[in-house]
Amino acid sequence: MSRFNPAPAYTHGSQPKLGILLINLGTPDAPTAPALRRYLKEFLSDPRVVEIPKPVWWPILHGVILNTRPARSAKLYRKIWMPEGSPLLVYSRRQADKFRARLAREEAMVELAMRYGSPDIPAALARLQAANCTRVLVFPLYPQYAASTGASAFDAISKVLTRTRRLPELRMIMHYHDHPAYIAALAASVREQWAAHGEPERLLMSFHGLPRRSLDLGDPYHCECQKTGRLLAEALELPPARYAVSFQSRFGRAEWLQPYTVPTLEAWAREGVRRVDVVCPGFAADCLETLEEIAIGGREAFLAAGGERFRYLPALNDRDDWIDAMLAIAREHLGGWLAPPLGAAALQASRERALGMGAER
Ligand SMILES: C=CC1=C(C)c2cc3[nH]c(cc4nc(cc5[nH]c(cc1n2)c(C)c5CCC(=O)O)C(CCC(=O)O)=C4C)c(C)c3C=C
Ligand SMILES: [Fe+2]
Ligand SMILES: [Fe+2]
Repeated sequence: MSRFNPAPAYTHGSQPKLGILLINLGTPDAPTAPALRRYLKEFLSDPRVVEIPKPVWWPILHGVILNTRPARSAKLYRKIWMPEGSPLLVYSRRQADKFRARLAREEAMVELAMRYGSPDIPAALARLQAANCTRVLVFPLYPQYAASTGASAFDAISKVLTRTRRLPELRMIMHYHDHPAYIAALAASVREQWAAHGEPERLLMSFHGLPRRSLDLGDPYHCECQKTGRLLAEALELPPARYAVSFQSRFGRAEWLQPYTVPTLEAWAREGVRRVDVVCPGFAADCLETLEEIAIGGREAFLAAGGERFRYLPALNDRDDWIDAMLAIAREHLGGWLAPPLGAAALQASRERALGMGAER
């Protein structure tokens, strides 16, 4: 038996198509300890996420973490779970649906996959292949590149392709932390909140953290977060004294990127800052890390330290200007790919005309 998947039946006949694969991190299937255990096991076994040698990490993961963290994390997920499911998946689906609808005329097929959990990457790639997507653009929903996110998505795709006979043409977006349309959507989302509720004294821009070591080893993530922060501040005409960039979601005991978000909020409250807003520009969709850690935990910490008004500003989620930005970002990577034969509808119609079949559509 061959170790390669057979070339699918589409090889003869159907139109070649463009596929766009949106990828986000992934989330548990349910806010329960067993579901969290499955999710965390997959997530924390990824060598791109935890870069500790397996003989050292495995006993810690299987002996301690997977026996304690699932129940604790499940409790946190229960605080933010939506009737339709995990916020990360709910918002990512809405994004994908709107993005797909906007691309309908381009005849592109859009699939959503999660790096961990479901819907998974192998199944999404199989659906694209079965639909004869001979060209695939991979679009991770991480504006700032980190090895633990972007490169990990790439690893998961390559793993599937090592078993595939007929490879698609492949392109992958790695970062868009400074894309004008992304920055403009972020700025508009903040300005809308300010128009409705008033401006805070300070704005904290909180990004997911990484181990500090990743910066020393050359991961561009820290610098990309700083640049997003500066561009957003410029777009909002905020002077440096009125904003800061910070890092949240520390995991484990090692030093992570600093300054940390919650201690920054506490320090500001102690300094006498009464009103803060927090925005999380690195999260394209709201999730545990924004809704629980910041909107709930950040608020409690700031108020307990003497602050008076705390606002968490929602992620871009399925805002129309963000969907427009996604389209602009995707299109920049589609150079030459939107021309025929990928203008498939036009081509099919002309074929049908030529064959005297009449186009009913
Ligand atoms: C936005 C980019 C992200 C980076 C970079 C990132 C790195 C990273 N994360 C962990 C550990 C955990 N992260 C967890 C949740 C989580 N992380 C991101 C995004 C990034 N992570 C998101 C969007 C989420 C939320 C998922 C959801 O279901 O809503 C978790 C799980 C939750 C928990 O048990 O606390 C862990 C664990 C590491 C170690 C890391 C880089 C080294
Ligand atoms: Fe994370
Ligand atoms: Fe967290």
